Amino acid sequence: MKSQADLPTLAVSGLTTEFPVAGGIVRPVDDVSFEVRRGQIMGLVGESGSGKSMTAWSIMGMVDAPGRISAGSIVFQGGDLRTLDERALRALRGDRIAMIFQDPATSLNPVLRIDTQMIEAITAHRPVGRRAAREMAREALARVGIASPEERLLAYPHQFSGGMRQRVAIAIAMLNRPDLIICDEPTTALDVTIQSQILGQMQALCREAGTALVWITHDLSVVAGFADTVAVMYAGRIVENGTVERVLRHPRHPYTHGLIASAPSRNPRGQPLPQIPGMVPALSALPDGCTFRNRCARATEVCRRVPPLEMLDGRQLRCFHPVMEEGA
Ligand SMILES: Nc1ncnc2c1ncn2[C@@H]1O[C@H](COP(=O)(O)OP(=O)(O)OP(=O)(O)O)[C@@H](O)[C@H]1O
Repeated sequence: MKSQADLPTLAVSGLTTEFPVAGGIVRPVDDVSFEVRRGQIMGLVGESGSGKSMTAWSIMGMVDAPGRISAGSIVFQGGDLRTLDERALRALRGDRIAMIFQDPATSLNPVLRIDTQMIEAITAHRPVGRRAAREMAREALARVGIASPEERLLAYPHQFSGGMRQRVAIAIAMLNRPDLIICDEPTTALDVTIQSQILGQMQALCREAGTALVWITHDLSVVAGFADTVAVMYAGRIVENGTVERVLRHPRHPYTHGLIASAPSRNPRGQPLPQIPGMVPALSALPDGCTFRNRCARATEVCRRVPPLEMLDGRQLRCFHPVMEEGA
């Protein structure tokens, strides 16, 4: 029998989220499965529109109607989040599960001072006095590189720059040493030095506190330097998933291969990737079968069927024609 310690912190299986659109439905998240374990960092990568954010919102139970999760399970520490009511979910969010959004305004209350928000976030979940909570808040701001944290605690969110607000949001997410943090491109607005400082902080938190981290990004260089595993997403589906070492050194999916060859960190967002012809198609205009097939030089008739996510060469892969050349 498996003990609690052997269980992944988060096991997502067959997750599918759909939205009604004129003439049918679209699935921004389509049969997505992955696991993240204690202390592990998973990078979730893909071009803009591939469904990374929607995967995060789905896990957090924050898909707005008329969107809905139509299939799958989201097992957090052994229990399926889909079976919890809104109240139970809310209790987990902000305590054992934290999310850092692309837009820090989503996480911060504009009418409350930073100290009020941080002290509340601490005292709501543990028996700590206000004075001790304030000291923890001050330390948390200092850890994300905010100068004069004592003074900054007295400020309101609008008195910070966008990048500073993002750092405050990250500090708040880390306050209660949660079991799971999902970050949606939180550092793209920050300069490179601050970004690597924050990445280092988050990595240390994961290792020390056993926090599992899902890091959503379009930047493969961040994943390469910082994550343990990487799941590559394309048009709602995970196409390749394994250790950073295997997937980034020896990509087997033609999409991963193209993504690495075109070094997206050097390309502006939303621009076509030089190594991959075309752009991610609109969800309402996806080809049937493998959704990458009309951009893929290796596609054949068989790709009109949906490739299953199967183990190949030590990683999960969804492709009928993997790139197998060594050193590729
Ligand atoms: N309310 C909605 N109705 C229909 N489709 C939607 C809705 N919200 C999002 N989508 C679609 O879901 C897809 C996935 O979007 P998502 O924001 O998850 O992608 P992403 O990979 O996070 O991109 P980015 O890096 O730009 O944030 C997009 O094609 C988007 O148009």
